[in-house]
Amino acid sequence: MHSAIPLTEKVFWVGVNDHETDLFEALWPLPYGISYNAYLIVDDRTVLVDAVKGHFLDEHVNRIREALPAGRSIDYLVVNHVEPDHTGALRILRELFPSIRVVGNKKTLELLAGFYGAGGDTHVVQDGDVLDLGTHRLTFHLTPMVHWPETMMTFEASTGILFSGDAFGGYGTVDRGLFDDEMDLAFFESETLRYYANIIGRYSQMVQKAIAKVGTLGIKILAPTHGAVWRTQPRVAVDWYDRWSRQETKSAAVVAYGSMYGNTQKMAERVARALVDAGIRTLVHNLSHSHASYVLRDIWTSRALVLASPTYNTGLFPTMDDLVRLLENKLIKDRLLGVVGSYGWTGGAAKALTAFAERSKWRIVEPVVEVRCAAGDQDLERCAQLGRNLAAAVRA
Ligand SMILES: Cc1cc2nc3c(=O)[nH]c(=O)nc-3n(C[C@H](O)[C@H](O)[C@H](O)COP(=O)(O)O)c2cc1C
Repeated sequence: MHSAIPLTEKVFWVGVNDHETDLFEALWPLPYGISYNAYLIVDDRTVLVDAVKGHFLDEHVNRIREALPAGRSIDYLVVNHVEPDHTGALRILRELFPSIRVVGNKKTLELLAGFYGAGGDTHVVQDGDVLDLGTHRLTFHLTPMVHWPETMMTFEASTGILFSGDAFGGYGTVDRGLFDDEMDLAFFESETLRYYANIIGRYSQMVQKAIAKVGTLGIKILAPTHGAVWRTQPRVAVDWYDRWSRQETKSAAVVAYGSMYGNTQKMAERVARALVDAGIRTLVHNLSHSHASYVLRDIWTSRALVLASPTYNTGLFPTMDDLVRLLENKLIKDRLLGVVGSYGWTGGAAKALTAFAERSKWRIVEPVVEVRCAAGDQDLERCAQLGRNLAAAVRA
């Protein structure tokens, strides 16, 4: 039940699986749970690399105790990322293992003092610093804003393990298999992309910098703080993150709509049908049913997006308003946008969507279709034309 899992003879996974939290960061659904990965290196000095959320301390400590040789304690805790899902256990860990010295950069230690109070032994590292443990040798690589200012990665030279923090991580517990060769990778790619789009995507430029920095280290095992440990094909995870952080898109479309009484829905469906007829893989989301987490995932890799909204109290329908804010917040770039709006008297939705496209420097594909009350045949034909034009633009 509480088994530590060996990555190598002397390096163990001592993380936990969280099937209890419904919403990660109190925002993003976790239907398949999430893992908080932590690792124990046993050498002349013992090192815990990252910890777990406070609620799971018992399970975490049981695994640590199982992997620690008799009579040994933890000498160092390397904190690659301060976010509380990896440090919530810190205060009690310090009490249980009083010999712990917390290893982090200047910003790490400032944030830890802010969240958990000052105190305890610390060891400050700078970019490129080395910590010798005996056989194992840790090098610290600062990778700021992947995804907080203090984030860093730790490379162990003798095993080629990169402890990468949140980078290369994904949703989904690892009781379905910890290693990439034990997993259903199609399922895991989808949940990793959703994690990327929800959590890391805003920092894509910094991900590119981090990949340039650690990509040449000769990674043999990729050990992030969430999701699979990549021991067979670490390159696959790096390639995923590389493509997603370059915002590489496929010839695909997402149609996202809000609709109270079905009028906007009918128009959105007509655009979607025309896209499909033109051979474009198209995913449709009713924003009253699909959580934005999944909509963002699908938009992240699609070249075209259709946003369809009724006018609601002079502006966008609230779920569409939320989505548009998220798209801006996540700094999603360079998409083709189709705009569909409906209204009863003075309108406003189509104008708000057009303004969003201008702010984001996205290209609007004509026609913008805005209809009063129910769409007639001519209106629906314009929706179909929008779908065909988008398909042509996707292919161009
Ligand atoms: C709560 C509510 C608020 C609305 N506010 C506006 C408005 O401010 N301006 C406007 O032109 N139409 C407004 N409408 C009318 C809708 O935009 C119009 O009925 C639209 O066709 C609804 O699309 P749907 O059937 O897809 O929900 C409102 C409708 C509702 C129910």
